[in-house]
Amino acid sequence: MAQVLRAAVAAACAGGLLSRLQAPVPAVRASSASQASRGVAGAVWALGRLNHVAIAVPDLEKARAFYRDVLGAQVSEVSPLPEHGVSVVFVDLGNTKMELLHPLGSDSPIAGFLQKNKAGGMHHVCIEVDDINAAVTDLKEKKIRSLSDEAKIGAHGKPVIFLHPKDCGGVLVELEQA
Ligand SMILES: C[C@@H](C(=O)O)C(=O)SCCNC(=O)CCNC(=O)[C@H](O)C(C)(C)COP(=O)(O)OP(=O)(O)OC[C@H]1O[C@@H](n2cnc3c(N)ncnc32)[C@H](O)[C@@H]1OP(=O)(O)O
Repeated sequence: MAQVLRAAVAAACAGGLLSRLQAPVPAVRASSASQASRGVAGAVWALGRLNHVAIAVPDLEKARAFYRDVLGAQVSEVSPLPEHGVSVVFVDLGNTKMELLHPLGSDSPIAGFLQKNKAGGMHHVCIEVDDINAAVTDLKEKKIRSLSDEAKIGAHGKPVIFLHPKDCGGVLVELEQA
């Protein structure tokens, strides 16, 4: 896919088509895919789709009711995930999801965030990757800190790992095995 995009962009650039059409989206996509595929030796991986955007909320039932009753979205039941220290509700948006997060237990990783942001707010983005182990190995080499030694099973039953927000432009990034 990345090769096809790169070839299309190269052909368009050669003919001056890209600048005439002012179509930056394919160029950006090709650039991020090719960056990922240039990982260290043995660590070839690529980003996939946006899986979800997570919002930390002080009142999970109230937030769930807002998305369901006011915005008319399809929402899941509340799922407690004790191994992650959160309860979650997924809001289905068709092309992606929102994940409403509320602390669970006395040692929740989102407790500090909600103390600082009492009304709640955007907590992390989750992007799929085609090979999470290759991604983790490659990112370690690039000095991007992971927040656990290895991937854990996330809300969708697939391996996930979080990257430190200070190494990702101030955004907490979750990678999920596609
Ligand atoms: C179920 C699963 C799934 O979807 O599959 C989930 O969602 S689990 C979702 C919950 N699990 C996780 O979030 C796991 C990964 N998260 C963590 O390990 C933690 O939340 C940290 C990201 C390390 C933050 O922990 P904590 O707030 O206790 O530490 P801290 O106050 O020292 O924060 C260190 C610095 O990072 C900033 N910081 C903290 N949380 C942030 C966030 N969500 N986005 C951007 N920056 C953030 C703080 O403001 C602070 O910056 P300053 O130093 O400038 O003030």
